[in-house]
Formats: sequence, C-alpha cells, structure tokens
Amino acid sequence: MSGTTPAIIAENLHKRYGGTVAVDDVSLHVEAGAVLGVLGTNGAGKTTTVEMIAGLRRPDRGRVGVLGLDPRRDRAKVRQVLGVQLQQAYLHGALTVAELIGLYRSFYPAPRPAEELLELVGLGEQRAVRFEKLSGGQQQRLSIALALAGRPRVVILDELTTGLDPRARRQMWKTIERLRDEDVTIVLVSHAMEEVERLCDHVALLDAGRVVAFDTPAGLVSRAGAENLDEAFVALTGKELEEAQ
Ligand SMILES: Nc1ncnc2c1ncn2[C@@H]1O[C@H](COP(=O)(O)OP(=O)(O)OP(=O)(O)O)[C@@H](O)[C@H]1O
Repeated sequence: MSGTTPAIIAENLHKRYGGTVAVDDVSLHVEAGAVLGVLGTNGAGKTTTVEMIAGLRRPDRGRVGVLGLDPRRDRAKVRQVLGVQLQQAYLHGALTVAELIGLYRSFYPAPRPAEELLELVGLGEQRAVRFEKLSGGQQQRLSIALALAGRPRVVILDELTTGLDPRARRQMWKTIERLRDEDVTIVLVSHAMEEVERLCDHVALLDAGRVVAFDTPAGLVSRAGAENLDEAFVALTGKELEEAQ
C-alpha cells in the first residue's frame, strides 16, 4: 500500500431520479491500494454511487476525483487508469471472447496479455465462443476481464460474483487478491458478506442513499456488538440483507 493518498475522493454526492433520491450526500475516500466494499440493501444507491465515481452518471451535486482526475471532465485520461465492470454488459453478441478481448486491449498502450486475461477469469476454453453463446456467469467473467484489459490502477466492480457458481466465485476472489497484491485500488459492490470479509479493507454501508457506517469489516462487527458481518448489517440498517445468490 502506498500510504494515505486517496485514489478515489467522492464528496457530498447527490443524485435524484425524478422524485426518488437515490444518493443523498455520500462522501467516500479510498486510499491507493485499498479495497473498499460497498454494501447495502437493494435500492440503497450503490450502483448510482459507483456510476458517479466512474463518470458514467453526472451527480446533481458533489465532486469526484479518481487519481486526481475528474472522471467526467478528464474522460479520456480516466479511461486509461480506471476499469469498470457494471451489472449489465452491453457487448456485441456476434463477437467471440478472443475478439472482444482483442478489441478492448487495442484501446490501451500497454494492455495485459490476452492469455493472462483469459486465465484471470477462467475463460481459456471459451476463447472462440461468441458472446451471445456464453452463459450468464461466463458473460459476467468476460466483462471483468475487459475491465482489467488496460492494467487499470483503479477498478470498480459492481456485483463481482453475483450469480457465479462457487468455483467461479473463488476464482474471482483470487483475481481480486492478485490485483490487491499489485496495489490496484478496488471498489467492490457486493451482497456477499463472506466476500466482503475476505477481500475488503473497509466497508461503506449504504442505506436509503446515505453512508450509515464506514469501517473495517471487523470494526463494523464490533461497533454493532454483533457476532459477524451479517448481524452487523442488520443491526446497523435495521434490514435483512437479501442475499442475491
Ligand atoms: N435510471 C433510473 N431511473 C430512475 N430511478 C432509478 C434509476 N436507477 C436507479 N433508480 C432508483 O434509485 C435508487 C437507487 O438505485 P441503485 O441502483 O443505485 O441502488 P443499488 O443499491 O445499486 O440497488 P441493487 O442492489 O438493487 O442493485 C432506487 O430506488 C432505484 O429504483
């Protein structure tokens, strides 16, 4: 880890969709090389928050900095340092895994080798398969590989392992651990407590568009006087977490 320089700064983010306040004054700092877990019930504002950090959605108010860049104003520069895997991948169905990886690699001056990307997400055997023929879990894994194609220094993963089978899930965890060893800064939206406990240095707990707690996973548990992160979640939000898998 490289000390206390925040790689991501989000300050006082607000976002409203019509009459719905999706994000209500969210501030987050993520240190370079740290892994932040974003937890919350359905509709808590997690995706909207990370989309604003990625520059994919304009905040109504507030400020975002990613490695000192503004993701909307410095779009081209940010694309070179930020990898994003969102919940829905919009990819050309007729292209094969290898073609999509080749396409994404072409966007970057020093991309990760194609073989390494395939290995990171376990899609070596599917390289000649068209995107539209992949299973949902394989499509998801491909979108993670594409997010990593440019050796990003910051990665945003929205529901990394939701819907993946246990083997694929463990493989993704290993991939995150490898990125963490490379000092990549990671924001991980998750519904899986085991994943958050294993991978995340800090957790931001969102509820109804607000950060209701920010701490280490162990800190959240002890602050809530709970036995584990599941219990802490319920104690701090008053809600059960609907396990998405
Ligand atoms: N494009 C949109 N138009 C209108 N309302 C939206 C839109 N996107 C999200 N919302 C609403 O904003 C709120 C926050 O949604 P968001 O997707 O950010 O939550 P989330 O925590 O990521 O939820 P989930 O766990 O279900 O993915 C919800 O009430 C949702 O219905």
